[in-house]
Amino acid sequence: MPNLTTKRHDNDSEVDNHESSLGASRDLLNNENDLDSRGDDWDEMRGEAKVLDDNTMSGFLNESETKKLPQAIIIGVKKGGTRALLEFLRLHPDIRAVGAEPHFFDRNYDKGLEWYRSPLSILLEAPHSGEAPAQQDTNHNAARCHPAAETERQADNFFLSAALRYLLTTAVLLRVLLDGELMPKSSDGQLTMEKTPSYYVTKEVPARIHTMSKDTKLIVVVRDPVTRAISDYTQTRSKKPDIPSFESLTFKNMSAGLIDTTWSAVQIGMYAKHLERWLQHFPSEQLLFVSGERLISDPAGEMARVQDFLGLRKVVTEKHFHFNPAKGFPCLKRPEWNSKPHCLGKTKGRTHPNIDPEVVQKLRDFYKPFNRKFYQMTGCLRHMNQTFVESIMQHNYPQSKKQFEEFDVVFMSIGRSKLVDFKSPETGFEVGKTNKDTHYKHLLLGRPQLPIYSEIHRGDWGHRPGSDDINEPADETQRESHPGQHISVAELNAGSIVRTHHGCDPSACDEVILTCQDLEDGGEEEASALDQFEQLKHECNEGEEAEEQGQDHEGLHRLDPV
Ligand SMILES: Nc1ncnc2c1ncn2[C@@H]1O[C@H](COP(=O)(O)OS(=O)(=O)O)[C@@H](OP(=O)(O)O)[C@H]1O
Repeated sequence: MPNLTTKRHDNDSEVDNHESSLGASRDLLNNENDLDSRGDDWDEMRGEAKVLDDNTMSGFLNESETKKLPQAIIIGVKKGGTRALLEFLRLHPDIRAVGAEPHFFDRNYDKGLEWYRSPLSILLEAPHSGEAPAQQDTNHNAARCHPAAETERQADNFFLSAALRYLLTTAVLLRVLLDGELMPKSSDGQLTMEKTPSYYVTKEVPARIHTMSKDTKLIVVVRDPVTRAISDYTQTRSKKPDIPSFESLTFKNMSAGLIDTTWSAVQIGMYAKHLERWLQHFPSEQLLFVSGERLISDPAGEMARVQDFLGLRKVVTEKHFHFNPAKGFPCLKRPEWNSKPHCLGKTKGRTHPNIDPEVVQKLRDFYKPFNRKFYQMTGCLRHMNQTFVESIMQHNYPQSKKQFEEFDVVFMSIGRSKLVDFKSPETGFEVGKTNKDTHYKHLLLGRPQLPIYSEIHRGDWGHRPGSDDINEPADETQRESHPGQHISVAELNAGSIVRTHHGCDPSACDEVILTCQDLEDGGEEEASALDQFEQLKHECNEGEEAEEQGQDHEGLHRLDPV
């Protein structure tokens, strides 16, 4: 049920976390704004109305619901498209999401989980005892609660005390509402969610979320890191027009071409580095990577993946999206309301400045190994050349070394094949053959330094553990109990990472990340998920001037080296 507020909530990551992001950060240019996080509503294009926020107010309307800690969190990345994703998700009846960015795990952790779940309950309980509420040992809460308790103890006049308490309660209630620090109420079948993009790069956060619940589902919206960095910079510049140029901030030493990896705009895009920390605490299955590009080009497709990951019915579909050419982005429809589409506000989809192409190229080169590592870790092949992907899907493999060299990633599917014709890493490329054509399905090998992705089917031929003969088939029992055995074969031979959707013996393949779908089971979906990075439509939308709407932000932090 829509509420009747015109509340502005979160200014999505307009402010970086300059304390906790990857250790203490140093401000480059006096980032005075750490107030954070009020942000976009879905503005109607002509700005005459706001989309109303069901989630926050409904927390006060339905007594049968309870406040829960989030079971799923959008943890990043800043400027990836996190607001769009959250707003898309909020269309789902089984999702209750905090509109604002709570920044609990990076900035407010010392306030305790109960504050995170329900700051209001703490407030209402505290004054009676005159003690600080459980886990409320911070200055922040002391400032909120102790004066009230003090006042109550000292007041002779009951009414004065009650009035003060009422006023304080109301003030904090308002504050909580405005800050958006309130977990929405949800019923049993509903998922509680929040998004705070700085979590992804804040080193303490994975362990903290794990402590809250090891089952938390984590969603990361990733975007081409160069575009992301420019977006980050654009946001900062919209508030501080006098900041140095993107080009000069990018380099530690411009003439030497040395990229400054302590600049947060650069560092956040080193996705693999940050991911390593998350994988120390969570299995990869609990992380979903959403493509920021596809969230724009195919929001319904990306939402299908997200709903699937969250175990939700596919409620949010094509009919909820309408591409707005003026905005350059998909906007949101509520078909059941027959409403006009609503778009994100003006802080989303700013016009990016033109950046020296040489600098852009240097950054692209800089990110290449990080991207590659990231793809290896996630098993997501979005940067693959689409033609190549299609050719794989049709089993028309590249036939020459030259063709292979054009690709960053080689897909290898062992299927019923064996790796019998692998040549030495130096000789490079061979389209695999097998000594038993009947078993040959498809096999590609690439340069050993390339990540090689593989679909490996339990029950196929593979390496018998302990044997050097890769042609020796594993027997049924071994196949079942050692599903990772094929992986070690591939690694042995190609020195590469492979992936599988099946289980995996961690001792045999500790580098293997199990995330993606089976090509054969979900061929089409997988193929469409393998898009090359797309140029964002809005970047071509030259006519639009970025407008600053008085929102806080920064983005010029220097972060500790990773
Ligand atoms: N539907 C829709 N409408 C508007 N904008 C969209 C949409 N989908 C994705 N995006 C992209 O989201 C980018 C902002 O990312 P975030 O929401 O993660 O930013 S923030 O970190 O919360 O500040 C924002 O980046 P910029 O274009 O650089 O402003 C958009 O490109």
